[in-house]
Formats: sequence, structure tokens, C-alpha cells
Amino acid sequence: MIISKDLFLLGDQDYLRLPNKDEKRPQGPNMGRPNTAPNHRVDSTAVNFPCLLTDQRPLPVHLAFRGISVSVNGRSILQDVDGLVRPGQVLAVMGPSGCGKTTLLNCLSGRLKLDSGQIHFNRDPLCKRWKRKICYVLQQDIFFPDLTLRQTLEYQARLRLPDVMSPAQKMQYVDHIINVLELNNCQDTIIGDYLKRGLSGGEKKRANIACELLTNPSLMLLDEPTSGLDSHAAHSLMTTLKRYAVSEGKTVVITLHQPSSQIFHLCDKLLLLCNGRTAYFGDTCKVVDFFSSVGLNIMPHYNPADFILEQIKGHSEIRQKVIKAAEDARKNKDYPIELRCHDVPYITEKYDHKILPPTHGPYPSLEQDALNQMEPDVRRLWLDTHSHASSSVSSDTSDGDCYFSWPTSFWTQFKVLSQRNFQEARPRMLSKLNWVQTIGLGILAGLLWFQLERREEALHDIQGWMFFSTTYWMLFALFGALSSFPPEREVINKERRSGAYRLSAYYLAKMVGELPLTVTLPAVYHLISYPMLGFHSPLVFLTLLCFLLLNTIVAQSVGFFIGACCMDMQVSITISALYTLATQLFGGYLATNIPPWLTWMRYTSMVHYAYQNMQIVEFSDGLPILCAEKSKFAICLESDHIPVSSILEAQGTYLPLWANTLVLMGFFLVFRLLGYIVLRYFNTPK
Ligand SMILES: Nc1ncnc2c1ncn2[C@@H]1O[C@H](COP(=O)(O)OP(=O)(O)OP(=O)(O)O)[C@@H](O)[C@H]1O
Repeated sequence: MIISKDLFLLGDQDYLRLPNKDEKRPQGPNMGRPNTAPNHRVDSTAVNFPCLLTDQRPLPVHLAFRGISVSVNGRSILQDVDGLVRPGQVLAVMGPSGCGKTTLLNCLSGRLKLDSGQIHFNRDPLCKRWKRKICYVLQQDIFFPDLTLRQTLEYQARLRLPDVMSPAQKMQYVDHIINVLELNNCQDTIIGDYLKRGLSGGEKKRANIACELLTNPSLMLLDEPTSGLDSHAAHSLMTTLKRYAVSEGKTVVITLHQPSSQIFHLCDKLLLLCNGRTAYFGDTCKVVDFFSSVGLNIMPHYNPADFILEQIKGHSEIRQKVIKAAEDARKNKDYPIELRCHDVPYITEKYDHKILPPTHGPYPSLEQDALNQMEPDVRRLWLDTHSHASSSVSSDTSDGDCYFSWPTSFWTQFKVLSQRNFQEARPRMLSKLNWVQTIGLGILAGLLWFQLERREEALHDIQGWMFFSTTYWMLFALFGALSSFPPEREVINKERRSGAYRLSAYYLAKMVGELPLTVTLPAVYHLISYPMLGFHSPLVFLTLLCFLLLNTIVAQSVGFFIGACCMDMQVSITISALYTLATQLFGGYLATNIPPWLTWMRYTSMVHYAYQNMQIVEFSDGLPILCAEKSKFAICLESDHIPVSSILEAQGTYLPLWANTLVLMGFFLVFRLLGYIVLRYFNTPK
């Protein structure tokens, strides 16, 4: 592992500076101090992680949770779960499938409300400011599949590292994280998905962790990071994590399914869950003794992780015995004092900071005696009134929640997200298939309506080309937006949950970043098919193109809005199909004699406005349409050509060009705004 000594230093997203040669690692509680727990097999001195020094040093987290109970849909998932983990330590949460490991991590990350219980970071309850210091590596690896690993990390760094860092420093940090997680060989490989082969499972896991490590978190929550990895990859990943925790004073909580003995012993603390209840909490190295104390003895050379899981998956009598013993252990003197303060009332309502103001501290009645029993490091963290969170609680907020600020400015977020949107959407929107489809269809339309005469007999055909063009690009844009949004939403939700950027920046960037891609294919289609029709006015060509593109981006807005509203793809496809079919029926080409009580439907059809505008431009600015010998237009009795007004009147009422344009722009704005409101207030990530 190559780690340059002069790597820049990342602060607590507030302040950065490069290290002096003589500078030592910060000596906060456990910061940079090898953990001395007996089961550590990692030589932390062999690793030189980037030194993250600040005036306000990244605060090590002493995480304590007590009496956590959670129920979902009336079903109890967690009951009275306790745990404690200190900076530089790894807490393993283990238990059979479905016992509540992920639920516990969701609680600790603040994504799930508690029925009762307390979660404290040093002396503060969990609040927004603290949430920014947590990284939560999900079980699923959620990425944009077409970006390479390096591109993914670079965008993350540009979005999530503070503006005070120069772009070069951010890239240096990306290099470093790639080195730390041994991702050098695959940094230019695309992430991939089930259709396109990209990173391997293990590499994806590392990539997932790398994205989160970029933010220099104080607390790392990892949900089964070793699942799906072979034993070597799993061990290497865990060793890396352990080294990182020790050398950087990070607090790590990790869920594990069936770890090898080596991995098991890398963990300092163990929380064993059984049906949502605590079956053991304490030092990992003491779990075998705990099981022996209840008469369950491990065979020699047996993996302790396998042994304890087998026991609690066994007979219900054994399970009850273990759970009872774990309950009794809470009364022991060596049970952590932070978890033993039963004189403090639990929060009984849904977890709410307003009920217990953070300025009270976690355990307001914690006596001096109890504080004295804490280890010195822990006590210092506990009493550290200069912590970021503590200070911000008292000074920056009025509602009891901690101060929250974005890592980067709106402008940075907008710029980076626009670039990323463009890069991510380009292979999808300008795929080979789409090019073939567009060029093929442009040629086909051009051949079908080739060199049309400017006569009344060809009027229907000219209108046919216009109507076909507007409806085709409406469908293309609407369904394109619809199908691309659900997978994108996963990534956006993940990033929004971790507080990476403002929704407004993303939303604006999506519009701007995708705009050149959205208009490219309709423009190519128009460029091919329109001249083949035999019309040669450049002005008409350009004006028609503008209305075709306006219609396309309006349709995209509608698709995006429907995609934002409906979590179920089937539902969104059905709604879109209904809307687009109705839009075509009332567009003014397929049906001209609409029953009077249904004419209002015409005003909901975006195609109607675009189609009308194209006719206005073509028939007023293009060459005149000559009357047929037996014309159906009364005007032909007086004139040899048909004016645009007569053509439009034959289809019912019509609006002037500017009014149609305004309505189309109104459609665009309203649907974009509605999409934003839905994402902001209704479909917010939990
Ligand atoms: N939103 C939910 N609605 C209904 N049940 C839920 C919900 N979330 C979790 N559960 C249930 O809670 C229990 C615990 O789920 P959780 O995902 O925490 O388990 P786990 O220990 O992480 O399992 P695994 O190891 O298989 O990932 C499961 O029985 C699950 O079905």
C-alpha cells in the first residue's frame, strides 16, 4: 500500500491544511492510538492513513445506545437493545437472518424512529449535525452503472468534500482512498449492473465503502460488507477497516452473518441479537466464556462465531437461557456504566429530540461517581463541552436539533451534478440503438412523405408528418424519462440521505445536464426528414425544430413527474400510457369532430399545442397550399390557396402562436415544479 507522507489533510469538512514534518497525529481520545484490546491482530503502525488535522479536530465518537425498541407495522423488531463502542473499536452485530441487525443500523443512523430508547454520540443525542459524521454503507451497492469507479469517486469527492479544498487536493484524496481500499487495478472499470459486466462483487463492496470514507466520518456503520465475498477478500476488507478504525480513531459498527474465526477476532465488541433481543453484549473475546457460564461449551478448534450462532439458532430453551443470562449480565458491575443508569427516564414517545433537549446531556442524572467509573478517554469525550455538536446545539439552533450545513455551495453542487448527469445519461440517451432508431425513422418518414406537393390533396399528409413527429418525440421523451428515473432515484435517495447535496441543486442540474442529450435525437430526426419532404425555407425549418424540441422537453417533464410520483413502475407505465393516448386522441389530427362536452380535453393535450404551432409556422411562413379543384374549403371560391386560419378552423377552435407557446412553457414549468414538490415533500428518502 503506497501512501505518500505529504498527502493533504482533510478536516472535519471545515478546515484543511497540509501536515508539517514534525507534526504528530492528533491525540484526542483514541485518535491515532493503537487499540490495546487483547484481540487486536492488526499492527496499526504498519499503516499510514491520511492524517486529518483541523483546528476543530474530527471528533471521535463514543457511541452508546440503550434500551432500543422498535416495531414496524405493529410487529416488534428490536426489544431493549443496548450497546457501546468507542473510537478505534469495531462493534460486530451478529445474529441469525431477520433478527434485526439492519434495523439496528437504521436506528443508529437516524433513519428509523425508535419506539423507545436512547442513542448518544458522546454526550449528545443523535441530530442532523451528527448524522453528517456518520457513514452508512448499505448492504446493496447502489451506483450509476455506466460510470467508472474512479469517476464515481471523483464526483463524490467533488460533491462531498468541502469547497475549501482545491480540486487537486480532492483528487489526491480520491487517489489515497483508492490505495487504501486496494482498488487501483479496477479504478477505470465501469461499475456495471446485471446487463453490463463491471466491477466484481468484492470490488463493488470496496467501492461502496470508498464512497463513504471520502467524507471522513466519525462513525462508520456497515451492513454486511463481507457478504458475497470469498474468505480472502472478506478478511482483507475487514483488516483494512480495522486498520482504518485504529489509526484514525473511527468508531465502527458492522453487521456480520457468518464470519470466519479470523474476522470474528478482528472485532472488539460483539452484540449478539436473537429475535430482536440481546443475547450477548460485551467483549468479543469473552463471548465463549459467557456461553460456558450458561453451560454451553465450545469444542476445541471450533469457530466461535459458528458456535454462538448455532446455539442461538438451536432449541428455544437454549435461546431463552442465553437471553436470560444476557439480561442478568446487565446487572453486573463490569457492565458499562453508560448503559447502567436506570434512574434516567427512557424516551417513551417516538424518538424526538424535543422531548429531551440535547443540552440536558444524555443522562442528566449521571452522578459524579458514575462519571468517575468511566475510563479516562471516555469521560473526556463525555464531558467535552467543546465538541462540535455540543457547541452547535447551544448556539446554532433554537429547535434543539444541531446546526446543519452543506459540505459544498449550491453552485458547486449544481456544476458537479450537471456534469455527472450528462456523463451518466449520455450512454443511455445516445445509445447506438437510439441512433439507429432515430436515423432509420427519419429516413422512413422522409421517404413516406417524400417531396409532397403544396396542394390541398397533400394537406393531410403534411399534417400527418407534423402530428407523427410531435407524438413520436413526446412518447420517446416521456417513456425515456419514466424508465430511467427509478434506478436513478435509488442513487439520489442514498446520496440525499447522507446529506451530500441539496435536492434543488440536483433537480436543476438534471434539467441542464440532460438538455443537450434530450434535444440531440429529435434534432437529427428533423434534420433528416424535413428536407426530404421538399420544403426548403431555413426559417421554417428552424422554427419547426424549436417547437418539436419544446414539445420533447415538456414531455420529458411529464415523464419525470410521473416517475417521481409512482414508486411502482407498472402503475407509472399505465398512467403514462393513458395520458399519452388521450393526448394523441385530442391532439387535433386523429379526431376533429370532438363532442362538445369533451372539447375541454383538448386543452390538456400538449401535442395539441405543439401540433397547432407547427401548422401555424408551416402554413403561414412556408409556400402556400393550393386549393383542389373540388375543394372542401369555402375560401377556395375566392382564393387559389388556403390560408392557415382556414386550415386550423377546420379542426375546431385554435390559439395564436404565442398563446400555444406560453401554454407549452406553462406545462414545462408546472410539471417540473410538481416533480420537485413530490420529491421534496412526499417521496422523501426515509
Ligand atoms: N419495513 C418493514 N416492514 C415489515 N417488516 C420489516 C420491515 N423492516 C424489517 N422488517 C422485519 O424485521 C425483521 C428484521 O429485519 P432486518 O432486515 O433488520 O434483519 P437482519 O437481521 O438484518 O436480516 P438479514 O441478516 O437477513 O439481512 C425481519 O423479520 C424483517 O422482515
